[in-house]
Amino acid sequence: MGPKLDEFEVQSTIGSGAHGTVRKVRRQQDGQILVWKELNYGAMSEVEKQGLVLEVNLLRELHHPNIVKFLHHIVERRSTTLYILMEYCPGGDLKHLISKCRQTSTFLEEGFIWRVLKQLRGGRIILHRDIKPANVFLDAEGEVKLGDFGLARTLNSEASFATTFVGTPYYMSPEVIEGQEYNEKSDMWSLGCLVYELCALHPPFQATTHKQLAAKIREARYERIPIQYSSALQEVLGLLLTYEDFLRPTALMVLHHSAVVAHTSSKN
Ligand SMILES: CNC(=O)c1c(C)[nH]c(/C=C2\C(=O)Nc3ccc(Cl)cc32)c1C
Repeated sequence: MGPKLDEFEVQSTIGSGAHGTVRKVRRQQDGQILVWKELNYGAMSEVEKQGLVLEVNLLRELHHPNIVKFLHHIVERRSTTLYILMEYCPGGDLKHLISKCRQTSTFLEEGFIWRVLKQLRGGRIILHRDIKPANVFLDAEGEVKLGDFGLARTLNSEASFATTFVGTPYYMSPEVIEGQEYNEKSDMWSLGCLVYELCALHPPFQATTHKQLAAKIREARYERIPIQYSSALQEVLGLLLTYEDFLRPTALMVLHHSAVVAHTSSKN
């Protein structure tokens, strides 16, 4: 028998976005701190609801040290709300970390950036499709965790169309812009954009309109990362931000790249 809503006490709202609200909650039985993500399925068709059930079942089976742990789900039919209970990551998300660096004019340690690159290296069991700083979290040990898996696909329905395509697609890969199928190498491009932004504190491709952004991504030309970062890091970024998806490295190639091996320890 799964947990009930009244076994939890909401402590605060820690995030809200296109795909629902994230709240920090305390399990009253043992005081454990978790988060739950609230998704309203009221406007979904039966097919979309079945898709959501499949995605939740997939999340339940997804066990990886660098993916936020899915713990339980609770359905509240009265308010047509699905609650997804997941592990709490006290380090917060990389979006807030980057904005804090910008506000204090500080840069992130290169060693931390190599660890993010190694721990995330995309292209895993399933495609994430939405690798961005707001979807990457740090746990109590500073381990990197990818969150918000997959549900984006189900929520790409008309019911939530208006809320799905929010924000500027800074990390969209050239092949996706050209209307080709999203694939593992598209995640590797997004990973390159994320690592670049950790270095430069802004994305590699920026523009004021989607049209101009698409043109810059198609050009695939970007400034070198700040000079205090090594040429080895710049070189790995160059591989990830390669225009042709078939020329980009796979996740495994990144993991075994000599620079990644040299700059990270076997533990992380
Ligand atoms: C400023 N950010 C925060 O305070 C923050 C903290 C401490 N944790 C989070 C978010 C999550 C968190 O702690 N665990 C999560 C699991 C899945 C998802 Cl989609 C989000 C989270 C956030 C946004």
